[in-house]
Amino acid sequence: MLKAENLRCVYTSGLIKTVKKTAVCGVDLEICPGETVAIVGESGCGKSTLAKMLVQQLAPASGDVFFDGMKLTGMSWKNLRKFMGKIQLIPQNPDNVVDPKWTVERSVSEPFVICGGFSKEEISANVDSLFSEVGLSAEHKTRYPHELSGGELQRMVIARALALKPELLVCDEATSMLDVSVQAFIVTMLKEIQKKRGLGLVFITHDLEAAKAVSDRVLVMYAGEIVEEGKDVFDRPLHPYTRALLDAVRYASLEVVLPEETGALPDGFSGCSYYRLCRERTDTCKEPQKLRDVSGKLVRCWKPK
Ligand SMILES: Nc1ncnc2c1ncn2[C@@H]1O[C@H](COP(=O)(O)OP(=O)(O)OP(=O)(O)O)[C@@H](O)[C@H]1O
Repeated sequence: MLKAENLRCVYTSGLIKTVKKTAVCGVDLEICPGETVAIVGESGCGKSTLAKMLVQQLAPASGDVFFDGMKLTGMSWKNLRKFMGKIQLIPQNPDNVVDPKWTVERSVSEPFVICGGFSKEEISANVDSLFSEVGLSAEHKTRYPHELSGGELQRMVIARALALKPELLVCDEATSMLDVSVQAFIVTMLKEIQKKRGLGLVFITHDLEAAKAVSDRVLVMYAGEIVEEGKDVFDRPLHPYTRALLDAVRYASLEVVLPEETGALPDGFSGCSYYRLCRERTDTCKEPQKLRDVSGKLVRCWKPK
């Protein structure tokens, strides 16, 4: 359904002295209909940047995104609009997608209005149906975003995202701002909606337990690259970074290793992105590492354990 090839994003910041930051580097990805793919990795590794490129909110520096075989990257806005209802982003912060001056009903109606071709009665019936799907009641309709709880607000965002019958939802830390019980409720609700509608789901999270519980496949990102990908990544981690990430959660043991302690990387270093922090590094790790198939999993390490 959704396919990304060799995606790369480079941010440029600074006015006088510009600084370039490669946030995502050479990511290949494929999501099948009805599949849930979790993307995990530490803060700043490029998960949100990847999500934005998948939903066409951000143009990649290079690489392409395809939906049902159609290349979305480089497509004119007029043509792209036809696909935009099919891929929806649920962001971490609902405030980024809701207008504080609009009632909940108006916000959820908006996609139908923009899309056009719906009568007032049809929009009203569709909104009612979406409200019941996400567990909001009629009393929420006339409220404003600030009159909703965090969980209700996120349900409103999900209702809006479901309006135009998407085939893929990209959830970028969609529950991380909520308390634990509400997180569980929203995740369960998303899984039920996914099952009912046959949606593909990209689930970006810091919560490894949630990733394991909901996903069919997990992608581990580090420094803009996918370093490991597979079905049983958490039970049988092969990449040193995946093991460090799991240990950090299990034993709260993420060691703080200062870059100066590990030695600076030589200019133009093109070896393993985890080289500086990896306790198992050897000289071979200074060479570029490709994703390799190791007993059904993909690992970006020449000596996976
Ligand atoms: N607009 C921007 N301009 C410059 N650099 C950016 C910009 N947006 C993100 N970055 C940088 O790109 C890198 C990846 O950021 P991104 O938000 O994708 O990470 P993330 O894995 O989603 O992090 P988190 O889990 O904390 O949300 C970070 O180093 C970040 O500082």
